[in-house]
Amino acid sequence: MKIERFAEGISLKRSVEAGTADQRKAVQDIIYDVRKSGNAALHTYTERFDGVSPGELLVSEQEMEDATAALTAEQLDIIQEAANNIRMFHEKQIRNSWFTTDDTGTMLGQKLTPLDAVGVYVPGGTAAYPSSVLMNALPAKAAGVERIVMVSPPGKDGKLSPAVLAAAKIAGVKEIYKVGGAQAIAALAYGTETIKKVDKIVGPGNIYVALAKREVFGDVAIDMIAGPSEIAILADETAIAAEVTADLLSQAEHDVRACSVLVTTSTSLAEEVASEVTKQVALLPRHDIAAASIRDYGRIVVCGKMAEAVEAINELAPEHLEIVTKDALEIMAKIRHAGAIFIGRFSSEPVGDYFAGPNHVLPTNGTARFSSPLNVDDFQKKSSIIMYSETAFRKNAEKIAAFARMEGLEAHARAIESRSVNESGKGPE
Ligand SMILES: NC(=O)c1ccc[n+]([C@@H]2O[C@H](COP(=O)([O-])OP(=O)(O)OC[C@H]3O[C@@H](n4cnc5c(N)ncnc54)[C@H](O)[C@@H]3O)[C@@H](O)[C@H]2O)c1
Ligand SMILES: N[C@H](CO)Cc1c[nH]c[nH+]1
Repeated sequence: MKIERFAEGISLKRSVEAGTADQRKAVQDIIYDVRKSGNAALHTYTERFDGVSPGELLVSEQEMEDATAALTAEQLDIIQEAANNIRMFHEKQIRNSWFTTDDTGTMLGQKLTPLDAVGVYVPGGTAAYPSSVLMNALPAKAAGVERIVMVSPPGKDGKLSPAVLAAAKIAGVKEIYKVGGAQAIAALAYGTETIKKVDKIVGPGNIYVALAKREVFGDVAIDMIAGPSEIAILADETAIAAEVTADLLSQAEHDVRACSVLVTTSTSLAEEVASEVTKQVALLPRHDIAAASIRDYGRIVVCGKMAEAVEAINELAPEHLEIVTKDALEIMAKIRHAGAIFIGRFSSEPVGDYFAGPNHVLPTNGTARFSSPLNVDDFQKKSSIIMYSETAFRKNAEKIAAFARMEGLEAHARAIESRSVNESGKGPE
């Protein structure tokens, strides 16, 4: 990994652009085909990209049972314990409808309603993600969503991984289809003969999934663009190079387009991490992916002062940020843009990927500037409630009608005055 010095004007912005023109075109074509040909297109693209024919798209009850039976009791317990932590964290986020009244008897408020149908994307191209099943489905359950539809690409055996299906069972997801990529997003957005369309699509995925979500946005809601994973580590001389390196590689192994960045005030840490990366990456089973990610998107940036390091992180707006420094809490207070912030040596990023409870579906590619982690609010919508009392109405009718006339909207004014005329004789002229 190359070591750079922080300097005025250095750009730390993520260098992976939001898809190439070719990728965007490929995704548009896939979506068009699925809208036109439904299930047939899902089969064609699954054969092309996943190299397998899934047969029935819907996962059967037998497949669910076989999946649970394929895991050890210990594995099932781990998924269950993670699910408990994730459920607890998200249940704290549940909001209720609220109403307020004043002394005229007017009532105002917000009525919260869970979405009727939500599609959750669980990635599955190069790895299986039972943790993403829990992270997507449990907040939807907490919000009260009735229909949760899960999609994920089948493996080479034409099936979903047992751990993914076991996690779905633990999370209470029953409608699951073996289809992934842009074709799955199109099916969720527009429906096919087998898959009924949903109202919102959530969940992470690779660049094709992220581009497809962006493409269908407007016809359905989406949560955010949660694309290839990212980690930034803000460290000083107190950090241990081997640990920092391992954490950088934990995200690099996700995807050749994943991004790992060390921002440090310590030149010696930077040098140690640079040589440690070379050693550790060679020993990883997913060496090819991690090495390509580090080569193309890995960076080590040395800053003269902690204030510069904080500035660099805020510019990067990373999906994950680890702070491994003295006075880490004080530094955390200065961070404005990051999807999830892991504080201290024992908050290694995978603690959050699997177990702690906060959601691992997080904004990437700088979108942490304006997006939040997936949460219960993503699965509820609000209706405003307005119940004006007669007293409040009569007190304000003239002002409301006058406001309408400022906009030149006479019918609005007359709607108000149609009530006033009966009681007070102040109707339209
Ligand atoms: N941000 C988050 O919260 C988060 C969480 C977990 C995983 N991730 C990311 O999810 C991604 C998982 O990626 P993955 O590839 O393993 O699984 P995936 O399920 O996202 O993508 C696999 C699908 O991509 C499609 N595809 C592959 N090559 C294609 C091509 N040339 N043209 C069109 N479509 C193509 C195929 O349909 C395939 O089924 C990684 O980028 C990982 O970093 C992000
Ligand atoms: N790091 C991913 C979010 O970018 C989430 C994940 C799932 N499994 C392992 N990691």
